Amino acid sequence: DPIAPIDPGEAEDFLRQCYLENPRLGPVEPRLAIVRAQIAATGSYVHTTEELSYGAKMAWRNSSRCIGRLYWRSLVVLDRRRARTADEIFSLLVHHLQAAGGGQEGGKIRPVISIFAAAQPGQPYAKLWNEQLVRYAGYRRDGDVVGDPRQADFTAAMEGFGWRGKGDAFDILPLAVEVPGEPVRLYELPERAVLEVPVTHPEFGWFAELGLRWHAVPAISNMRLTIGGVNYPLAPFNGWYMGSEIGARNFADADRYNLLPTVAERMGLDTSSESTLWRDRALVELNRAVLWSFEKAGVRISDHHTESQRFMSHLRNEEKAGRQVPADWTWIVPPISGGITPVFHRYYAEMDLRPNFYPNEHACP
Ligand code: HEM
Ligand SMILES: N=C(Nc1cccc(CNC[C@@H]2CCCN2)c1)c1cccs1
Repeated sequence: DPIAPIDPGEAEDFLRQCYLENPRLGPVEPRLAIVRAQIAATGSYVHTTEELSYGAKMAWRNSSRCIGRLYWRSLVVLDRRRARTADEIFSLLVHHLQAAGGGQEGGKIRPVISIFAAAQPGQPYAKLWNEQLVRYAGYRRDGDVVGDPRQADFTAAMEGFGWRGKGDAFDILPLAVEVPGEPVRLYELPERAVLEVPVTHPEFGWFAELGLRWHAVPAISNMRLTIGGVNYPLAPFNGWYMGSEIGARNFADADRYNLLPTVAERMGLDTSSESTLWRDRALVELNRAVLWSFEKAGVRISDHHTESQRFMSHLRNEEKAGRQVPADWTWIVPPISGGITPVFHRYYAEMDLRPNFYPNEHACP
């Protein structure tokens, strides 16, 4: 857990590997001596800018559930370890979304991580209660939910703090920033920082009447980055979406926007029997709509075939580099058309390598 003292063995393993992969950093021994002394004196140590940057890239490379790892070297690392106040943290999160290409003129999305202060052993640390920087509210209204059911509890908590949304299906939730010794602060994201795409269909004119939209930048804010025994509990990271995440999960899951029956109905499909495969036909059209709409809006997105092929290239690259790729088949295989992607037809080494990302211990209320 992030408030345990640093494990010197974990620090040494990381530093040896980091300096081995980056000869330009010079010999590791002198650095190891300094770090051992720092840990002995203070119970922790401070990463150099290069160690922080490369450690974050290694954490992405070690993320066994991630299909998008081919470009792990291109991660843009924003060192935000000096930020202390809730206002500073909020404005840097807004800057993150703009740097990621999520601003209004955006669309060219790039992978960015913002790394805030490390957790000091035994000390409380700043945290964000949101699971992603951009999420839609879920309003419980006598039995039903308007918006994202997955956010219903969080939305109720925000309303408990006095937040009021418009009550629509795509209201963007506030950021809830908690710094030690202070009550949680809620912040509305400025529109300039949140790029959204209206979802329509290349052939079905009626699709626009569903009033669907989705935000451009997926930015995970509830995972802890650990590098060489040092924990960074606030280290939001973004990439671009793989279309199936929106089309086959966020819009399709029965406990999310649950749109398959609606789309099938509007398509005039026979929903009286499973064997008409009406779910599958509606699912494909929903996913075509997402990909087509993002591409039409000039917002970077990738389909599950392309991402699968890229992951196969990543496997080849890592093989050449003499490294095994940790991978979790149940997350790597896309939620639509698994068997017609190459990632389906093989086994993977399941390993828990460090540096890495882990779910934050603090379960947000
Ligand atoms: C650049 C484009 C990227 C794409 C297309 C991509 C794609 C994905 C997808 C589809 C998932 C599964 C998500 C789900 O099913 O809910 C995933 C998981 C994950 N990705 Fe990536 N990713 C990208 C970049 C990144 C970056 C930049 C990082 C971190 C620096 C990252 C770290 C992770 C982690 C830690 C998980 C597992 C999350 C969990 O266990 O809950 N990915 N990725
Ligand atoms: N494309 C992305 N998708 C992604 C990556 C990691 C985690 C998540 C969210 N996973 C949790 C959801 C909610 C239930 C099942 N999946 C999405 C990225 C997000 C951040 C960088 S890439």
